[in-house]
Amino acid sequence: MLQKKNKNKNKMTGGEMWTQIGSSLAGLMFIWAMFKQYFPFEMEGHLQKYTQKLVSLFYPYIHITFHEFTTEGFYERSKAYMAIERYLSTNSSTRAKRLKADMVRDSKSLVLSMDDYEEIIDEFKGIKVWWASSKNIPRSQVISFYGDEEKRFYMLMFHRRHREIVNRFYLNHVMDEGKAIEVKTRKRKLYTNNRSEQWVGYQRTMWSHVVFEHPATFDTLAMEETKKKQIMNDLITFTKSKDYYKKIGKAWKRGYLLFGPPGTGKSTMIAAMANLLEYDVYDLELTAVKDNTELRKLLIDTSNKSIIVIEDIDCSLDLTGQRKKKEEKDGEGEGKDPVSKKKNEDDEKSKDSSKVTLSGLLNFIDGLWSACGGERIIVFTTNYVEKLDPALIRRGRMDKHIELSYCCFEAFKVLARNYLDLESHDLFETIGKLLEETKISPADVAENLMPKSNDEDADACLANLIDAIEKAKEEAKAKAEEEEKERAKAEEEKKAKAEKEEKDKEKEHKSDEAVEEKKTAGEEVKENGVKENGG
Ligand SMILES: Nc1ncnc2c1ncn2[C@@H]1O[C@H](COP(=O)(O)OP(=O)(O)OP(=O)(O)O)[C@@H](O)[C@H]1O
Ligand SMILES: [Mg+2]
Repeated sequence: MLQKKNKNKNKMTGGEMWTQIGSSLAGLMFIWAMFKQYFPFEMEGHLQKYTQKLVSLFYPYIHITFHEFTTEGFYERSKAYMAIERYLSTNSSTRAKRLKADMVRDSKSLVLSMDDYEEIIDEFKGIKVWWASSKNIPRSQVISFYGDEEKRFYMLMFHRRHREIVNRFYLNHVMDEGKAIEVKTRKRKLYTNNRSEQWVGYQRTMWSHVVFEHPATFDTLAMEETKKKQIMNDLITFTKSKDYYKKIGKAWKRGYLLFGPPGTGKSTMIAAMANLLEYDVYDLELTAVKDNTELRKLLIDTSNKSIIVIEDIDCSLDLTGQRKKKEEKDGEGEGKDPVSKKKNEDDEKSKDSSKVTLSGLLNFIDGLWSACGGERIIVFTTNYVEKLDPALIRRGRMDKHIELSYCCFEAFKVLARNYLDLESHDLFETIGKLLEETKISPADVAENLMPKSNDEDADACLANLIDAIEKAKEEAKAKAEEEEKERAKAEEEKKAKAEKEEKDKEKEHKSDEAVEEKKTAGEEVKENGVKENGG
């Protein structure tokens, strides 16, 4: 617990007195830091050396400094500094009197943090520590390439008898809390894989990203309530099971297979999952991955607390190429919308360059490398679950199989609430009955529920929906009849063919018999002739 420094000097115990002295000395040190820039350099060197020697004689406090920028390598903000900043900002914003507000990159809102030369006391497991923010002001007037040359730092001060607790527990606590706050307040990202490595600033990356702003949530997702609750519980249990996964010796990841016809909410569910867990999303385009090595690199480049998505797994992998060719020959997939068709064509073009194999993908999901990092969810989506290799979707790889199906009455009610703010209506019963008899996707239902002009009220939208379901019912009926006809025709053709074959066989058999008979008769005549001649 943090609190602003208490300046009550009455009734001091020995410990408190030391605390007070320590705090005052710390204050002096900061004042020193502020003013030393005005001393000539040589004089400062001497002064500092002697004062530090003197102070360390009877000064029981330890200082740790956390600089804003790391000195080694690249000009990058230190992760520790940022974690402390978040930790102190959240804990101090209600207590510290002087705060500064900043728009930090990738953050959802303004970040408030302690202003320079501000001091705060934190308590942890019954011990007190002091945090202070400060900065070194440069003496030279050289204009830096990086702009602001003031070097900010946080200083942590604590009594040396607490060294153990601070080193072993407190610092980890600050880092974990700080990172957790960052995850909560940051803007989440939607990544996609590049065809080749790219450099962003000084960093090599195989993923490029945009801010993830999909509004879908489990509240707006249309599906049976019990199923929805079960999935949400599964996800939340997963996020809280770090120790459990460790105990059972399993990598902390979970695979979900979402399958079902187009427009039933597979992609929407992924967005809802990401929003529920506040995870980033990595949308992996397998056809753009050169080979298994690159696939592994991509995996290593993903962060924790993320969902890795491979959409339409049945048509995005080279190893299903054979199946795909067969599928095309069969004329399947022609019903797919133009967008998917275009995607298929693109996939076809890029297939030559992608050498990802089934075993590569299996290792990606469940191999040794998949255990690096943790808290990852892998989601596959497909319209044709039966086409997937059983090894790919076995439990352990795809732990939970979720079927998203056509719109049921319960799902419709969610959509009616979302789109029309309706909890009930006279037409609901009719719609319920129609939905029992007809297969219509939630996407189609949603489209009909959306008002197309200002004049369209809920009644009109529901009437539109009824028309659409009836139309779909008619179409399905006509299609079924057509299919039945085709089936009957095919059956008849098969039968006719079989009969013809039977007849042909019979004919052949008869002609064979005739030949045989002729042959036998000929031989008999010959034999008789010989006998007659010989006799
Ligand atoms: N279960 C659902 N709940 C809420 N909205 C849905 C649902 N299913 C579909 N929709 C609506 O329909 C649109 C298409 O849904 P979505 O993209 O999630 O389907 P999909 O199952 O991923 O389809 P595909 O197999 O073609 O990729 C979404 O924008 C969403 O508005
Ligand atoms: Mg989809």
